[in-house]
Amino acid sequence: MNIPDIITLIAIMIVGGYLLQNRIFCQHQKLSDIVKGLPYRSWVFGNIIAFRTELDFGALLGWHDTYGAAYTVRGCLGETRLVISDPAAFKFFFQNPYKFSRPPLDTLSSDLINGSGAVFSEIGPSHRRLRGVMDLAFRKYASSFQEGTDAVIQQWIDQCQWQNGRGEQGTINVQQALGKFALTESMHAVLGDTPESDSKKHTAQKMWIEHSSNILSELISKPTKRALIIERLAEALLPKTLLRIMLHLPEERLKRLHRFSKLNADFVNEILVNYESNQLGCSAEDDSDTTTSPKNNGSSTSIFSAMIQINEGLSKSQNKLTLRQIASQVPSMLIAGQDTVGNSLSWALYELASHPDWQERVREEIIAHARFSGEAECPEPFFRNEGLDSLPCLNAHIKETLRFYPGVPMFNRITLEDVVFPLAEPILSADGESKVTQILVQKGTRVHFNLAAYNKTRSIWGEDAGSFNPWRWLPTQRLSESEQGPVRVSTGLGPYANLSSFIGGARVCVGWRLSILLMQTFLTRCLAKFRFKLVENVGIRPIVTFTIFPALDNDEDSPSPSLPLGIEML
Ligand code: HEM
Repeated sequence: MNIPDIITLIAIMIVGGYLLQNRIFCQHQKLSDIVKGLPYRSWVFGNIIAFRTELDFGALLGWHDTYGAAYTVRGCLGETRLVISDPAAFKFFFQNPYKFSRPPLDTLSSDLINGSGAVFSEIGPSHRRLRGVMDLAFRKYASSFQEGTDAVIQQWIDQCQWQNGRGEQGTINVQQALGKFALTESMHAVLGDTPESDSKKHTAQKMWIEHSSNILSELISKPTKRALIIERLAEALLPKTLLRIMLHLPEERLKRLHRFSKLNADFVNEILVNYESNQLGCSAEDDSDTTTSPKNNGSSTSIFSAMIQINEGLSKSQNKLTLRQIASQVPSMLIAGQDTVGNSLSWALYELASHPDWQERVREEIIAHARFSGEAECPEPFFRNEGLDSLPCLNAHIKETLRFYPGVPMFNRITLEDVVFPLAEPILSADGESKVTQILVQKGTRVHFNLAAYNKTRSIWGEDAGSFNPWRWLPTQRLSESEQGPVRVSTGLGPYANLSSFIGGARVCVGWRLSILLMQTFLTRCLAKFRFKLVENVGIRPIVTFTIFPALDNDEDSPSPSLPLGIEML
């Protein structure tokens, strides 16, 4: 018997046990009686193939238009899941985050990707304790990302010169450079340096960087059909200790997960070794390593060193984190910031290229407000970080990008107890007979929070919520009727611009301010140097994985992140 057969046999035996326990129908009957669901053909796979492995951005928004802000989808073997994008339900989740947990296998995979003890997997008091230190550290740390931006600009200038010998214009695939930029700059913020500054002491870090790009999309998003069934059965039947064993099944995806987990552990160990050697004063040959140098104890040269300082200042010893707990947050912060920021910047440039007049308007605003340094013939625009917030068009563009292409379009939870979601906008019941104003969801139900659809709620963003229109953020600056955006009704959701893109409450994205600063810095400097254009006959479409990345329209089978744009030097 070969390995796939053994797996299938085990699966069949588990199905038998599962059916015997009669847990398939009883748990979720009520939910699908109340809330309308997507039609499905197969009881075995329900809607899960369309929903999990072939998820299409258009469909994700289209289902919301058809079924409203709450509907059900079928998982494997009759499982019923709730998909929700209602503002009141979101608020309920933000206010009660610990009534939910990540699905067990997601948590275990996340432990492998982010390292165990990472903030993603913690709940309740240990999560609160971690976040207390992390949030303060992010607030305390302020950096400029100008150097990193200029490195990308120089790279693009060089590429243009290489393409036509004059360096005035060219076609550049911006996607790759932006992902790398987001990682390098997050690393700079989190650790205070980049590995180039000391090659010997950053071997594990370099290996980690090489394998981390797009890791979440690759590992989480496209399971095989067999894996989907096994996951479903295992989650329904096995305790967490046994689930851990499942992660050792001989599957390529899982093998990659373990390889990455090993890289993570090496990376965290290296951070600790470097820190301790600095503490012992063994840093004679590596003065450049400012990450956690005792010399810098007074000021926070990185989020990591800020976390250490804040932790040391905590009065009660039981609230303190260990050094390993702090170091263990580093990989997760870098993973969380990499594709989200990189893709958001890609979409920001794509939409600027798609709207040339608007692009000129944003550029004029930047030039008008920038201070200039450098050579008289070739001045460099620069802004202090505070100045970046006073550029209405630039910030409208960033908000609209994050609204339209939220870095995490949907996230999943399982209810840890029965919960009742209130609805701001009543939905029609499954039988079409009545209005539903709240939904009872039983313990153990999987809920998909559809951020992409919330961000397109018409009652908040108006009838044109489905179009990219940055003018909606500038009600007092409209130029003409045709550019008018709807007036937004604030429901106060999320930390930034009433968007759900960074979620909200206790689990709000810890890096949201950093992300905005990164985007503001990159776009101001880049737009002062380049004009971006769409490339003729090259179509771009959004691909939904755990994030949304741009891919070539004709890249059908296994689309990979790609965004070629025309670049003209100014
Ligand atoms: C445009 C950029 C970004 C977007 C749209 C974004 C979005 C999100 C979202 C939606 C979550 C919640 C996920 C969930 O609970 O399932 C989250 C969590 C998180 N994000 Fe971000 N993020 C961005 C950038 C960053 C950056 C730059 C960092 C760090 C440098 C970061 C660090 C984190 C961490 C550590 C969490 C987990 C928080 C917790 O569970 O308490 N993110 N982010």
